[in-house]
Amino acid sequence: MSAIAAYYNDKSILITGATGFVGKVLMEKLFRTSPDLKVIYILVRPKSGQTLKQRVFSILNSELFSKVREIYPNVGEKIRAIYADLSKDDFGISKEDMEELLSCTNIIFHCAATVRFEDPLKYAVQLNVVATQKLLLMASQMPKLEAFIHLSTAFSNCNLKHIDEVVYPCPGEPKKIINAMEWLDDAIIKEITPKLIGDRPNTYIYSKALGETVVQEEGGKLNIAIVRPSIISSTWQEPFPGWIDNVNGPGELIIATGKGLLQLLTVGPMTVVDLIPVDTVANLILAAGWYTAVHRPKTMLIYHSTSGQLNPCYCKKMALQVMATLEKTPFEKAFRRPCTVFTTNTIAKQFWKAVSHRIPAIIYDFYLRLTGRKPRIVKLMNRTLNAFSKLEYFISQHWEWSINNTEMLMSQMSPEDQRVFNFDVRQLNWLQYIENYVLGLKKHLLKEDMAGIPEAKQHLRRLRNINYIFNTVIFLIAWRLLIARSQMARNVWFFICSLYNL
Ligand SMILES: CCCCCCCCCCCCCCCCCCCCCCCC(=O)SCCNC(=O)CCNC(=O)[C@H](O)C(C)(C)COP(=O)(O)OP(=O)(O)OC[C@H]1O[C@@H](n2cnc3c(N)ncnc32)[C@H](O)[C@@H]1OP(=O)(O)O
Ligand SMILES: NC(=O)C1=CN([C@@H]2O[C@H](COP(=O)(O)OP(=O)(O)OC[C@H]3O[C@@H](n4cnc5c(N)ncnc54)[C@H](OP(=O)(O)O)[C@@H]3O)[C@@H](O)[C@H]2O)C=CC1
Repeated sequence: MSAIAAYYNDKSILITGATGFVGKVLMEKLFRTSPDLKVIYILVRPKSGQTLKQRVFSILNSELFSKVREIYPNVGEKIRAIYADLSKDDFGISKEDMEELLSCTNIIFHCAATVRFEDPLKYAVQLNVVATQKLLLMASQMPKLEAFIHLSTAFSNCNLKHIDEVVYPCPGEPKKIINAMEWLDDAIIKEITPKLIGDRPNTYIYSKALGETVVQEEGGKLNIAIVRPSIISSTWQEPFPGWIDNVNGPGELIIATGKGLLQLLTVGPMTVVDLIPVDTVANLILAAGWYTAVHRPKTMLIYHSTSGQLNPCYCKKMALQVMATLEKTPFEKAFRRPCTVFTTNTIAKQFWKAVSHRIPAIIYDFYLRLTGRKPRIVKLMNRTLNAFSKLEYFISQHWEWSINNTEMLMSQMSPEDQRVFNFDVRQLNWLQYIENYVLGLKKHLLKEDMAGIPEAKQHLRRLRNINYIFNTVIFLIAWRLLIARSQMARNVWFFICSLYNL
């Protein structure tokens, strides 16, 4: 049997961010591989009108948990959802719940965070730094705690080109920053944010870097490890290929491409996009939890969960595979036919943004207005281009992450553990993976039925014909204007006509 799976049996595990992308996959894997675990405590807040119970119910009844439900129909009995809002003092956890957590927890997986790039700094610090600090304090009062695994991001030090498995100094001491966020006025914080974050691209990355410093400085005698994933994407293998339920990261760009909103990719041919499948991240987190608890390394280890060093995914190759998959299985109700221009030239980029993005959106909204419908494409286009400009940073540069600890961890695992908790990305076939990723976005996120593919293809054919007609009309108008104004154009026209005896 797998030693890692056996380790988690009979354990009480606390997960923050269990309702998020990574948290759900982590929980699913734990239930599938260690069905005899004692309990999983999850810190949840009510959201979108759903109570805690309803949120847990919808997760357990989702497709992601279909395998778990088969082997373990009463899985709900092993989840203890505890009300907690990590942005509040004491997280708002009741006294009884806190006592139970403190006395029973064996392992903590801290996945919760705000992952929006440009949240106000005060909120990003509150959630990604202060909440981490409070959780560490809670952890220090847990007599049975064996390991604390903190989820950070491989980009927390993206101001460097080569990133080692260490916590780097961050501009601003966390304590001072936390203090300043408490008493400074929101308007002043907004003004000084660019100065504070320095050469990090946004408040998210900066707050995650500060969070790491807090973990290092305030972890005390706890057994801690930090896992730093790069760009987390859909599942590779488990529980099935292509599962994804959010638009973060590349998902949004792929959807925008499939819907014909985005027709531009500003990358060089050899740019590497450091994707890492979410099930691989979950496996590494669980393996790190086991190693930290059982082997108790003397220093806090940092594990990079990245792909670029071992099996790089080239952006252009990926984009072509996205297009090939969209050709076979198009998304429904596209605004335009999917197509992409690759350019790294700034002027060309602006030109294509105007000509093949903004102008068609304005024309389409005009048409919607004329036909008595609500215009919406310009708004959608602006949102897409805005998101694209924020994500572009992460595909326009190259980073190298050391993976010594990750490789060491793999070498410490038995062949059975390496199979069950596989995070060896060398085995990953990117073309197959990207195809599943696109299909997963269509199925699980857009909720589009495969039966709708013929209609979607028909729709794209109509768009192609409209495009031909539109281009022909524009060409004829331009040509007519040219002939009216230029003798040379008239001569060329007569010459062509004489060739064809017109
Ligand atoms: C042949 C060629 C083929 C071409 C094919 C091309 C295919 C594409 C291939 C692409 C390959 C390259 C992919 C590379 C992608 C790089 C990804 C980089 C990811 C970096 C990872 C860094 C490490 C991390 O830890 S990140 C953690 C993950 N976090 C995120 O990804 C967050 C990203 N999103 C945001 O921060 C924000 O949403 C932002 C900045 C994009 C926009 O913020 P803003 O405040 O302006 O708007 P919002 O209030 O957030 O939203 C307004 C509106 O939009 C809805 N919405 C929110 N988020 C998204 C989203 N991600 N996508 C779509 N829509 C979104 C939101 O609900 C709001 O809707 P309303 O209706 O207005 O309420
Ligand atoms: N996605 C990615 O590409 C990457 C993510 N990471 C890191 O991985 C971790 C998980 O990210 P991911 O799963 O993608 O993020 P999600 O946004 O999907 O999940 C975030 C989780 O945090 C919870 N949370 C946020 N605010 C609060 C709050 N105030 N109180 C209680 N819970 C809260 C959310 O709960 P709720 O459902 O209630 O909102 C949700 O469960 C993060 O630490 C992130 O920094 C690192 C690298 C890349």
